Parts: sequence; structure tokens; C-alpha cells
Amino acid sequence: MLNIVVLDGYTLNPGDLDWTGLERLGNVTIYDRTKADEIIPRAADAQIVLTNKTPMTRETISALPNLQYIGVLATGYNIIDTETAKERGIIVTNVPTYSTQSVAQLVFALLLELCHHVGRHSDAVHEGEWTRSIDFSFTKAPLIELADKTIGLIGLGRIGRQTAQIAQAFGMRVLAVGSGRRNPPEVAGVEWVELEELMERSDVVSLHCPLTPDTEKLINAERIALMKKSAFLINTSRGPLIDEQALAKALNGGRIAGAAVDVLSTEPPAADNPLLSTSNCIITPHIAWATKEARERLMEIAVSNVQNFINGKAVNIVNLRK
Ligand SMILES: NC(=O)c1ccc[n+]([C@@H]2O[C@H](COP(=O)([O-])OP(=O)(O)OC[C@H]3O[C@@H](n4cnc5c(N)ncnc54)[C@H](O)[C@@H]3O)[C@@H](O)[C@H]2O)c1
Ligand SMILES: O=C(O)[C@H](O)CO
Repeated sequence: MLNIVVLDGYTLNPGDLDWTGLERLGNVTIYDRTKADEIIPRAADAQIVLTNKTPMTRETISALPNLQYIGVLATGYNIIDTETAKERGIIVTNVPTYSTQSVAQLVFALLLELCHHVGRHSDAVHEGEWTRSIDFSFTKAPLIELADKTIGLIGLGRIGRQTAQIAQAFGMRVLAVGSGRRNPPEVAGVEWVELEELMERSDVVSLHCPLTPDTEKLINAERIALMKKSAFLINTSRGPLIDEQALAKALNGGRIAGAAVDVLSTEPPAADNPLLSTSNCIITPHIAWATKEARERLMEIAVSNVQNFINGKAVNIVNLRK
């Protein structure tokens, strides 16, 4: 039987799912979380390592001679040095599709909060402002309708497309930017444009591309400067896509109207992360993927990824192409 080590199982299964599917496949050891200096001793005898956000660097992978397979318990696999794994013949897989609907749903939870300030209005009512009001209605901030507005999607993969469909249901126009590597496919109701044009024309910019060396700080001061003053920026993909200092400066200076992010450059964030003290920036703690429904699918696909690897027919490989 193969040794299987889960380095950071807690966020996937804080207690409401079960690991029995995985436990049928080998000698399984599950850690809730693993610090950087604990990875090598914990994974030393493992042929299979599963990780969500515990990084597998060149140094770590090179120090694990028994390792044959790394299963990422997520769609984004930027925490893995995939090149080193490839050089050493180690298969890396991810879990695509499990949270597509949940992430797109959070995009609109964030966007609707920016448009309607539901939390702020409810808090005001509970604090007695409606009771004291002389009118039947009052607003704490300008309210915005999405119909006829333009959303610009950076990345039109699975989550980007689901977001496009919901946006269209709200009556929004949809612009998109792709990886630029080949002619983008026709997608109903979506206009492909260059990044600069997307930044200029969009009322809402939403990020859905992976974090790679090419996309790090894709949203920087120069690109934010292209946005409309009334525009919103939404990030449910990965924090390092945004230059956070530049975004905080733009928000504090009224250069754009607001932002909402589910991800930050380091997670959990340092207390001095500039977005934490920026008032017109909504921040959620990387929850887009974490609905029960999505986590159930994640567990199921992650187990089937391991089963397929053991059977010699690995699927969802992210590092052996090219
Ligand atoms: N917040 C969360 O909980 C959560 C959950 C799932 C996924 N994610 C993030 O969302 C990302 C997207 O997930 P997905 O399922 O849609 O992946 P996907 O692979 O289906 O789509 C990614 C798309 O981005 C495009 N792309 C690559 N580089 C680009 C670039 N430079 N500019 C524009 N587009 C580019 C790709 O061509 C692809 O179409 C993941 O990589 C992950 O980082 C976050
Ligand atoms: O990429 C993903 O699947 C989410 O960010 C959760 O890790």
C-alpha cells in the first residue's frame, strides 16, 4: 500500500465531510496544517502528497525521493513548483470545475454588495436609523443598477464563463481578455478585447485568470489608471494578481469607486496589508470555493484523482504537458 500524506486537510474538511474514500486507497495520514519546516519530515515516506495551500518548492520536492504524485486540493496550483516536479517525473494534478458555480456566485455577492451596500443598510436599520428617520426610505450610499453596465473578465475559462452567463442575466455587456496565446473561441455575447481596452471600457473588472509569473501584479498602477472613476474591481482568483499598494492608493484617492476581493497576496494577511485599512474595499477570507456543495465535489474529485494515479491512468495533470 502507498503512503498518502495530506498536509493541510482542515479547510477542505473542518469536520463536516469524511476522508474514508481516500483512506481506502493507502496508508493515510492527515494533518490539519503543516508548517514549512514540518513538510519534509512529515512527507519523507510518502509516495503521494496532497496539499491545498502548503507550498511544494524546488527545495522541498528535491528532498523527497519517494514522492511520485502531488495532488493539489484546489483548482489553482500556483503553490507548486511544477517544473521541478516535472524534472523529477512527479505527477501534479489539480481539481478543476468543483467550485465554478460557487465562485461565480461569490463574484455577484461581492458586486451586489458594492452596488447596494446591503450590510451597511441593515446595520443602520438595526442601529435605529430607520426608526428615527422622517422618511419611509433612506440611503447610506449611492445605489447602482447593473443592467446596461459593462463587465470586463480577465480570463474566460470555467469561472469566467459562468460569471459571464450570470452577468448577461443581469443585462450586462461582457468584455473578455484571454491568455493571448491563440485565437480566442467565439463565446455567445462576449466581446474579446485587449487588456487596455477592457480596463478603459468596463464598469466592473473581474479577475479569473490563474496566478503565473506572467500574471503577477497584472493589475498595477498604470492599468488601474485606465479604469473609469466609477468602476469596481473584483478579485476572486489569486491575491498576487493585484499590486495591493497601488490598489489601496487608487481607492483611498477616489481613483476608482470600490473593490471587493476574496484573496490577498499573503493569506492570512499581515496586519499591515494596505487593503485592510481601505474603507471602500470589501474583503472576504478566501471563501469562494468553500460552500459545502463545492467541498463535497472537491473531496470526490481529489479521491478519484488519487485512484486514477494509482491505476496508472492519471487525470487532471497540470505539469507534464508541452
Ligand atoms: N477564490 C476561490 O476560492 C477560488 C476557487 C477556484 C479557483 N480560484 C482561482 O480561479 C482561477 C480560475 O479558475 P478556472 O476554474 O476558471 O480556471 P480555468 O483554467 O478554467 O480558466 C482560466 C482561464 O484564464 C486564462 N488565462 C491564462 N492566462 C491569462 C492571462 N494572462 N490573461 C487572461 N486570461 C488568462 C486561461 O486561458 C483560461 O481560459 C484559478 O486559477 C484559481 O486561482 C479561486
Ligand atoms: O483554487 C482553488 O480551488 C481555491 O482557491 C481554493 O483553494
